[in-house]
Amino acid sequence: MNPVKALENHRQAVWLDFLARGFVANGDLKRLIETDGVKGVTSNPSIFEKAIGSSDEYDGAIGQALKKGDRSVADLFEHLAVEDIQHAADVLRPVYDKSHGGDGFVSLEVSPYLAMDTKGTIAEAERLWKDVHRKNLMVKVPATPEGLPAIEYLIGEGISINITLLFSQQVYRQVAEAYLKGLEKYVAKGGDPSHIASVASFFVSRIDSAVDKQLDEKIAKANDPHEKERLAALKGKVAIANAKLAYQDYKRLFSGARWDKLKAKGAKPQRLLWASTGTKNKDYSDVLYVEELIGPDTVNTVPPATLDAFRDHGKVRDSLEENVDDARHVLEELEKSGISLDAITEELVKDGVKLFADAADKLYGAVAHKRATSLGGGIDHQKLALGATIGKAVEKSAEEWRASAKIRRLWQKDKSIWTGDDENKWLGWLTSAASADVADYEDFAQRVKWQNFTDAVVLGMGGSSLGPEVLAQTFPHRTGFPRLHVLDSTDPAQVRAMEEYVDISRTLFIVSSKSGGTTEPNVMKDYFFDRVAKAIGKELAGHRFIAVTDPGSSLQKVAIKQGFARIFYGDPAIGGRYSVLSPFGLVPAAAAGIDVRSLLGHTLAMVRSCGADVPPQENPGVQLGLAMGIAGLDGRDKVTIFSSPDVADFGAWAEQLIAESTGKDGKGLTPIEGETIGDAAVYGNDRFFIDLRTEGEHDAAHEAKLAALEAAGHPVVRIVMKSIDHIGQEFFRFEIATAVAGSILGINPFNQPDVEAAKIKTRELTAAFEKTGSLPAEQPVVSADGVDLYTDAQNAEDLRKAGANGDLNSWIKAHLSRSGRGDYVALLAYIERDGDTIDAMQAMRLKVRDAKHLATCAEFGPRFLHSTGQAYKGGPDSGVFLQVTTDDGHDLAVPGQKASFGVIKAAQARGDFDVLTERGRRALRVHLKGDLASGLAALDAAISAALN
Ligand SMILES: O=C(CO)[C@@H](O)[C@H](O)[C@H](O)[C@H](O)COP(=O)(O)O
Ligand SMILES: O=C[C@H](O)COP(=O)(O)O
Repeated sequence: MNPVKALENHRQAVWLDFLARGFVANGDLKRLIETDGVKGVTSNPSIFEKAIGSSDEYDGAIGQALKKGDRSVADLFEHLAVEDIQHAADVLRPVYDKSHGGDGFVSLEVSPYLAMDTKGTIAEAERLWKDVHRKNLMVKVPATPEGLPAIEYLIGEGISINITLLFSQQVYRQVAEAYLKGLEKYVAKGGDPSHIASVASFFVSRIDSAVDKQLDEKIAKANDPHEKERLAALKGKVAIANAKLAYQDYKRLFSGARWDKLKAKGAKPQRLLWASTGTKNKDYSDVLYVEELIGPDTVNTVPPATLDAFRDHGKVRDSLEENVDDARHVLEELEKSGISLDAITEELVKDGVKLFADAADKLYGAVAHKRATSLGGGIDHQKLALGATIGKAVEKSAEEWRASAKIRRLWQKDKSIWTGDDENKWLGWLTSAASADVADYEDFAQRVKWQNFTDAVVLGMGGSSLGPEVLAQTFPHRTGFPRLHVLDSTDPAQVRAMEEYVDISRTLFIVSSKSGGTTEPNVMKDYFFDRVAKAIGKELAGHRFIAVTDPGSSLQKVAIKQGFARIFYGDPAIGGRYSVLSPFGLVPAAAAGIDVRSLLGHTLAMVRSCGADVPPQENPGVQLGLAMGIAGLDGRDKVTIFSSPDVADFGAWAEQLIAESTGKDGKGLTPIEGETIGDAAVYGNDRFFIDLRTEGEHDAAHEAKLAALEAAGHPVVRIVMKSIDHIGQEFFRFEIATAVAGSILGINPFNQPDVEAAKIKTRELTAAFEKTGSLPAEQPVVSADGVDLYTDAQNAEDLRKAGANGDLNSWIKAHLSRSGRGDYVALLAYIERDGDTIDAMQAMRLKVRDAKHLATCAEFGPRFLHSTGQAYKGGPDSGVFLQVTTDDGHDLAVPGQKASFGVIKAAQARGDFDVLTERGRRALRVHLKGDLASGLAALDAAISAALN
């Protein structure tokens, strides 16, 4: 007789420790049921990893599933697993029916990530039970301390449970107790226990592997030949002895008055199931863990190779209750040898959880890869060319992130990923896209449309303006909707230019401020409210304003008082620079008629790609973040962003995110935005390049230059977006990347201490103005033709030593001569930002870059104060700052206060400069008197002269 089939005569059920789609589909499982009398199937994360991860058997099913709509990697896996389990359960159903529910089960394990989480295990087990929807399912729950209460609870709910990762007799007794208690609860509720089944999966071969290892070490150390022999005699014996004694416990636990009561109600005993029964040591028989554990009312789940071996040469006898005293003796002898089985089994549980988690990581990684392949252009493409050193370090770090579950912990808001400060309170952006109220945005968009506005102007700074600016500049104007603009300046000329550009009586103003207390949006609002009131009447003016702010802010109060048309509330768990996928970005988007549903739909594909269930190796956001962080630590801390014409403004948003998040505590990454691409020779070894473009914008000349940078050994990341409609994917990718880079750098990526410092200084200066009618006097270090130069005593002394004397050229030359390898030169101009001034600044920065091979920044104040300003003051001390201020020929009054726009801007520039110099930064201020264009030309000439 077939030895496998013969086990039936000994009342042992053979289950198969294997599952794969094709194996069930092509009838192999059915054949084993018929020929070998196989009565069940077990699965675990390793089994699914082999089935799904290491074959293309599931690719079609993945494609089919995704055709119905994208889903997360965990969902996708679960969908496949549930289908497989259902198919196997259906094939085994006749066995289940014939044995009246005694056999014919298929097991599906809860995620190993939940092994230490009772609530999570319960929720997942209940979900799987419902989704698989088969009576002959067993949900597998590990015998960890957190698993035990879940087991009791789930049994009490009438769910059949297979308890896995069980190694010790003591834990086995607890497992049986949990089962009994669960049954008692179920019966007490009036449930019929006859349909509940359970097995306790007692692991065998792994015990021998662990014990034998320790025995070998002791044998090697022992001098006495008898001792060597005694120890050697224990090898390959302990696992079986342990299992045999557990069986004795089983007999005791499932007999007697307590059990009889349950039995009378129809309860079935929880059978012991021998798991891990494939032989690991080639010196042992390949059927050892089957032959020695045959006994009534037990199960042995065997891998296919062991099944084949046993069919071929297995010997069947009632072995389980043979020599039980010898088994006790084996364990006593082991104890005497100083090897603790308790310690080993405890370790094996931890190890088992880890091994299954490792397998799940591998499996999820494979599913993530298949999902990405199947979605194709649905997810923007990212290619990292990092060079050998950084590339290897990123690989190593990714593995460390995987092994310590950091991406899952990040999504679980575990602040220990960063500095352990208050990072957990700032992670609302992870879920803001998924939880957006799309219908409300659509309704709002319709209302805006009906009002026939010509323009919509966002009044806000930094996190409240840069996202909307990207949307305004990336998406074309939608017919029927207002044109979207952003005003983020206190420069009088710039404010006036916006006023002149729009039709005040047909413009919607979106006042955006998370805190509600930021100076700029408040004075801009006061200014335009006054103008609108003058144009259409005070009572109606509020109808042209909406506010986006966090609940309870001062802006909320003002908006209510002034009768704003609507207030949208932000999430206080999202910092400004991470807020674009929340009302701060989505309200302006909706107002401009951008399809918010589609924007978020595309975004969510990237959210899923960067999910907690996507291991670092396959997770695009984590990959980018690790690369940025590691390159930064390696001295390549100038993150240089090239954005193609269609997404040209993206860099301005990304630079705030990167600079403000990472630049602090003397550490961080300095984003370099807006530099046109140059030849490899103009760059130092402090660069890290990110190139972003849409698929349709292939530019051969640009690509050739990028390739040259890569060939010269610079790390280059290329991101190709399917189209501008995918911009939300990039917002989210960069957010995750920045959070990850922050972890690598060891900073809190969600605060901005030095921005606050400059804001305080500015407030002090404007308060002084309100009191006295003038800003505190200041003395230039030099007044030359058309310019005044200012700096603090230390900088002045250093600059004089470096050759600065009575004219502009000498000061500029001295100042630039203080910059060296690894430094960056930043032009910080508090002037109107328009095409001409941008060009003038660009010309100057590129001269510096090309001559000195240094990274350069060209920023406009006060805009950059809410962006890169944080890194300039708080980041690495590698900046050389040239502040540019100017006389505001035509100042503009702010209604209701003494300080005009020009005064506020001057106070902001001084506040900024004071903090820079207080921090010991290399800073010089050039104040241009008279005509701005001539002043900029003079500065340009001075820079050229200095560089020659
Ligand atoms: O727990 C059950 C069955 O309930 C099994 O599927 C169990 O996971 C497997 O037997 C083991 O993981 C296999 O272990 P090993 O052969 O890799 O040591
Ligand atoms: O990036 C943030 C800016 O400092 C603006 O802050 P706010 O939105 O609170 O006005």
